[in-house]
Amino acid sequence: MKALHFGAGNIGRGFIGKLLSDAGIHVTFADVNQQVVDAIATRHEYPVNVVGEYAVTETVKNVDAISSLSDDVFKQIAQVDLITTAVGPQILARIAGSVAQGLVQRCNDQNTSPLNIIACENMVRGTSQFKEYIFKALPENYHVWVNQHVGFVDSAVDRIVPPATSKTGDILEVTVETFSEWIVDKNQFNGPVPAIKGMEVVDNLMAFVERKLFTLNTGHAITAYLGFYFGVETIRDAILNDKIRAIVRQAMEESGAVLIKRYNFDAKKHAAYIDKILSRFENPYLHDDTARVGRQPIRKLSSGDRLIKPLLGTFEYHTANDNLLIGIAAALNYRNQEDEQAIELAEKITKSGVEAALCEVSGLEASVLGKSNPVVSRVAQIYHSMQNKQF
Ligand SMILES: NC(=O)C1=CN([C@@H]2O[C@H](COP(=O)(O)OP(=O)(O)OC[C@H]3O[C@@H](n4cnc5c(N)ncnc54)[C@H](O)[C@@H]3O)[C@@H](O)[C@H]2O)C=CC1
Ligand SMILES: O=P(O)(O)OC[C@H]1O[C@](O)(CO)[C@@H](O)[C@@H]1O
Repeated sequence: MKALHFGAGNIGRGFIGKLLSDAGIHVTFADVNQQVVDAIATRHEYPVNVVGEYAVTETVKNVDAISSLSDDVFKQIAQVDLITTAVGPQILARIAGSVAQGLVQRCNDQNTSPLNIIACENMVRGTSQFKEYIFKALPENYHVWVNQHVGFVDSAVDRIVPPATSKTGDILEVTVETFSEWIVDKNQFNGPVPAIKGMEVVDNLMAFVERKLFTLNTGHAITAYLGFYFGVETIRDAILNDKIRAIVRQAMEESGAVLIKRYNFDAKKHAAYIDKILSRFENPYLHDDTARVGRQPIRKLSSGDRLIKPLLGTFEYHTANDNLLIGIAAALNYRNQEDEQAIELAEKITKSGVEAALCEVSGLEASVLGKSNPVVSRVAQIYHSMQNKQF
């Protein structure tokens, strides 16, 4: 079996590419980073340090790489059995045109063997979104053929892989935690579901996507933003701060109360899931900057993402949300001159005020029944106390 994987970054090399290669699938990476492409194409292998409960360095072998900007991509798409991505949500639209062109070539070559495409991004139904971008770029006379021969499979990906500096200066070396979870939607495959060790197949994907995004990512983001407020550089140091930890735990519990009601999760198992996540944030072998985890705060404050979506759930089920509101205020208080969205958010707040900025980025209503939205006012109050260093 052959796979083409877009994005030879941390998750690409450290998780999805490794897992596919370990399963005996020949993986070709496609990336814009020519240095990384050249290194993989020359060596055909790279080291992965797995650190946590145990530590071991494994070598991923028999891999190849091409530039995602070259025509080689179309040839690959015409031939492979699986296409995966880990490029970041904002890049999917950019690579959709190449994928569409590759599918045109596959159809013209009359390759009718099943192909499946799986976007492995921190998104709710990221592959379905990717499919929309691809279909926009695909000539209409190919739509039926692609729908018939290509599966667009949504997934949830969970493994913490921060950028790590290699002691030997190896640009391909990657350091990952021992935990990993890749869950895919059984009902969306074209042809038989490939048996890949480490790829879990479920028929209720949304429950798993929301469980991961609105627990791990919710807690992670709040840890990052409170870490910034308290002047702490790493996720580990932030989660070891008692005040931050208590807020993060309770925010995950508030989000969890919604998930338990929505998906009928077992409350005890969900509490254990939260405990496990807190211990993963503490991993002493990973150096994970709060700036990486808090990156792009406007995306993270959008209506379907890890902070606002759980809050909307607490409205739906009339459950507590005090700590989620602290997390949202901390996101608004986040400042980073190297993060374009952090700069843009701060500018919005300066220009229109924090309430208006929050409503604009999150879609929350500014007023309810003719009065200021109390939730927005409460977030603004916490935000101002943070700005005055009095939180
Ligand atoms: N790092 C992590 O712990 C986790 C990340 N994710 C998600 O995985 C995705 C990737 O994240 P990371 O691996 O951390 O990012 P990364 O920045 O390490 O890797 C992204 C890769 O995509 C490449 N890329 C950018 N534009 C491209 C293009 N047009 N064509 C081909 N390649 C292109 C970059 O050169 C880079 O190698 C994101 O959606 C992230 O939310 C999900 C779970 C864990
Ligand atoms: O990659 P994003 O969506 O910016 O968010 C960072 C998040 O992704 C992860 O890297 C992996 O889930 C988490 O560590 C973190 O919560």
